[in-house]
Amino acid sequence: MADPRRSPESLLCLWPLIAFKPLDSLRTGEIALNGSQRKWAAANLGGRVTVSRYQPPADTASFNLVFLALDLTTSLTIRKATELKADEFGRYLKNRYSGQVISPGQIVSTRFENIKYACRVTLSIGADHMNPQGFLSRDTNIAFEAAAGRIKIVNQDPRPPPIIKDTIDLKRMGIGGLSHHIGIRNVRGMLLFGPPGNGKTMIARKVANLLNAKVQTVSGPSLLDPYFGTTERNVRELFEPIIKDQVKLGEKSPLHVIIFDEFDAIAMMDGLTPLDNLLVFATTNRRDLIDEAFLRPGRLEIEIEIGLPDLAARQEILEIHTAKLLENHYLDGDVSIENLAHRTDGYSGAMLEGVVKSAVSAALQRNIAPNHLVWTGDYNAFKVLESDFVAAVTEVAREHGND
Ligand SMILES: Nc1ncnc2c1ncn2[C@@H]1O[C@H](COP(=O)(O)OP(=O)(O)OP(=O)(O)O)[C@@H](O)[C@H]1O
Repeated sequence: MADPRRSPESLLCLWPLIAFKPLDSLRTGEIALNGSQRKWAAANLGGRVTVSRYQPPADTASFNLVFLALDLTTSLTIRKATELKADEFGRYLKNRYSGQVISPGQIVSTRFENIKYACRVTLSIGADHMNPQGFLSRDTNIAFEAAAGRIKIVNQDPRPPPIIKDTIDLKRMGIGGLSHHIGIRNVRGMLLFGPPGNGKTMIARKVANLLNAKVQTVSGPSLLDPYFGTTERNVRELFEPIIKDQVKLGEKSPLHVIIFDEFDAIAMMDGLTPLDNLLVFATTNRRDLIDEAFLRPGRLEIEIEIGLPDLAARQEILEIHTAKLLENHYLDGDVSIENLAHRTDGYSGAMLEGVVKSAVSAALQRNIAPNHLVWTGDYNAFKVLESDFVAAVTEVAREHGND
């Protein structure tokens, strides 16, 4: 089939796995895929694909997902805010899709109470497998997020995934299998590394939010202080409330997350206290500067590389950052996100966001009278043009010194 999907959020290389059933209207050798499936599989209508049968692990129980986070969007025709009962929708999804393999980054299109939802898998945690792909099961804890403002999610289970509540269990975070190999039970820390602007911090924040954790984001260099002793004090102060919670509340302590940005700046520092109620994310562009001592069990035992987005990931990132423009009909009909994704080879996620911002700013400039800071345009006619995007692509490259 097409290339394995790899997006910053899917974290691992995964083949698109799709469930099929026989259909009378199809001839031998034909398969039918809906729009989301074609996108996921990078396949075209009428195109040729190679399929092979997927064999799940024999121990199916260990292949069940314990947690699944879905980002929801609805079709753009819905004008009013829609209330979605998370408990009922969760039950419906389990009834319909139990036993199907779900993968990170996958989009499942489904209709519920007459509304078509696109459910994008942002986080999936398997029971006992290295791979975050797994079966949706009756016991999978599903959390919903709504990217578009028109879906109001109610009856959402406010509890964090049970997995994390009683200490952080590596296995249950979808990074299973490792416990046997390196003899650890709990994940205390993860190192996210890769070139700047590809979402390392964003992923850490998102995971922390999904876990209902108390989050502190600290930049490594800000902890360093030229005066002797103060760095240690800064670190102590960071850990103090977490230690207090652990001592006072034990297993009932809320989960704390510390995100250390630019961790390489403090990679020589000691004092990363492993605590049962703490998950540490460390991000760095310089993996080579991280002392191996930090990568021992109990510290940053999981390493994940977040690289530059490929074509499909660039398209997805551009779609995310232009979603509001599209929703408000501010994108000119000629704008092709696909074309932009092709033009932006080598751009980071942050650069792609910059392209969208720069294109909007150029379109706004057109509507402001020269020498007057006065809006002269018509909001209803306001459009960001393909030419704005094309100019923005060059401008962002110039800003980053790689034109
Ligand atoms: N995969 C992505 N999807 C959507 N937006 C993205 C993605 N990657 C980056 N961005 C955008 O770029 C911004 C910057 O990303 P972020 O700061 O998380 O990157 P980083 O890898 O931590 O970079 P740095 O190493 O410079 O700190 C994000 O807030 C987001 O708006």
